[in-house]
Amino acid sequence: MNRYPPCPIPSEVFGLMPHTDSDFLTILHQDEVGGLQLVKDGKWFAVKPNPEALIINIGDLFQAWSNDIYKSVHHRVVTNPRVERFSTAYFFCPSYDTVIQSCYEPSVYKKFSFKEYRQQVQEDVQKFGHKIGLPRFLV
Ligand SMILES: O=C(O)CCC(=O)C(=O)O
Ligand SMILES: [Fe+2]
Repeated sequence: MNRYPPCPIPSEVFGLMPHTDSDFLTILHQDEVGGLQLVKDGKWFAVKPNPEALIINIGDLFQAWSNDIYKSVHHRVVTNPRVERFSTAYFFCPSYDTVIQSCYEPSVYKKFSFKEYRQQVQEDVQKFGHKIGLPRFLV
């Protein structure tokens, strides 16, 4: 569960920085406050909050597995100046030794295990301060 406390300077502070999820699929529930945004055609759009609905996000592994047919969506959370917000995310991941490989040719990405992917993400975050993600595994 994610808790986003009210923030007096919402234009300067993100609840969650722009990112893609390093999993296969994410099932997300947000409360009625709102704040989740995603990129479409290079622009940020707010996802209308609906506590009755679940949001399904495609993750990096789904993108690699589908050979870029499906895209891992860039998303972020903006803060609210007055109201606290909660969301719940379930990250659907394979086991660490699962090899991610597309059945399409030519393949956009080298095959990699989920463990290798997570280790690379962690290493890049430590080295560069941010995730590089799938571009690391381009053929
Ligand atoms: O709080 C949200 O709506 C998004 C959470 C999220 O993107 C994440 O936990 O990866
Ligand atoms: Fe996320």
